[in-house]
Amino acid sequence: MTTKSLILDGAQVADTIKAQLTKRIEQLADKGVIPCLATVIVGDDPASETYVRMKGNACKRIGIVSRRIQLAKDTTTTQLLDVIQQLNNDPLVHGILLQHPVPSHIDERAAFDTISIDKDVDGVTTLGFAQTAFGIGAFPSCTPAAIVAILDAYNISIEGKHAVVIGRSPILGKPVSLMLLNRNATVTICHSKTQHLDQIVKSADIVVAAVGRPKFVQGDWIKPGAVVMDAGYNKGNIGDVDYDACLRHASAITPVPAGVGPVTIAMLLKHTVDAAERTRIL
Ligand SMILES: NC(=O)C1=CN([C@@H]2O[C@H](COP(=O)(O)OP(=O)(O)OC[C@H]3O[C@@H](n4cnc5c(N)ncnc54)[C@H](OP(=O)(O)O)[C@@H]3O)[C@@H](O)[C@H]2O)C=CC1
Ligand SMILES: Nc1nc(=O)c2c([nH]1)NC[C@@H]1CN(c3ccc(C(=O)N[C@@H](CCC(=O)O)C(=O)O)cc3)C=[N+]21
Repeated sequence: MTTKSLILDGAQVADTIKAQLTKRIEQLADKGVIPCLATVIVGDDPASETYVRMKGNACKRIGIVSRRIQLAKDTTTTQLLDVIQQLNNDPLVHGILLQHPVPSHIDERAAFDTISIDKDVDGVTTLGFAQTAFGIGAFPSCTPAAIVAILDAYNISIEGKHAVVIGRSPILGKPVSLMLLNRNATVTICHSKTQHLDQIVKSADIVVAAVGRPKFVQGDWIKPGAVVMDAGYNKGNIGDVDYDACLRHASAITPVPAGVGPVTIAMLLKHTVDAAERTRIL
């Protein structure tokens, strides 16, 4: 069956979010505050380099200061925690993003949890995650927030829908599942031990692919009319969804590139501006 499907334009959603930030950044400037995002990157993984550069450029274009802290790949957990603590104590820094993944000898959870909750613009701390789970406070992780923002931008209703999330990572699969649950979806979370994945996905009204495997989600897994959100970002700019095949069944789908990715960055900028507005005592 072939249905005409809507391409969810993440670049456009990102532009709308960023346009709304420009005014707020000007108002902060009038008060002498320039929002500042510190990005910490450990090691020299070329993919991480690219993401961090894209984030830095996006900040610059909109008037957010981006401070990049590059640490050697043999940095110890203690050294990393010290760097994060210094950023916590720096009043000029409003948001801290520790680029995932860090080298395996580092205790990533300890590093994430050192980030002050007020500066946790990527929802990576245990407390930030718990707040996301409860649907209160703080900043949810940027990619989950982006997925929900795209659905909202296109008025795609979440309530009562069966959302199937493939992936349960701490900054993507798990938080997006909880956010969809908080929006009254019925949520099924799948992972590498899930059986009959194709059949479960076939029952989804909304599919979120967060697997980290190129073209993993097959066209014939998609129920006609389902909405497909592809969070994947694999080498060569390839999503976790077999786009051409899924396009034939879905009512709406995010492409890669120009789908979830640009909105993730827009959410990061938004959270940084939110944090800058909150920390200022007027
Ligand atoms: N656009 C953006 O802003 C972002 C994109 N990404 C992209 O999203 C994708 C996922 O990232 P991330 O969550 O960090 O990845 P992780 O590798 O941390 O998690 C992958 C998840 O997929 C599950 N999985 C792996 N293989 C299978 C399988 N065969 N069947 C079912 N489930 C499976 C794993 O299950 P298990 O838990 O059992 O191991 C795990 O829960 C990647 O492509 C990444 O590049 C990530 C962050 C931001
Ligand atoms: N703590 C943490 N938070 C993250 O959010 C995080 C992370 N670690 N580690 C790595 C992944 C990856 N990620 C992307 C963000 C934007 C694009 C993006 O903008 N992509 C463009 C492509 C731009 C291009 O390559 O030309 C697009 O999809 O159109 C992609 C990937 C965030 N991540």
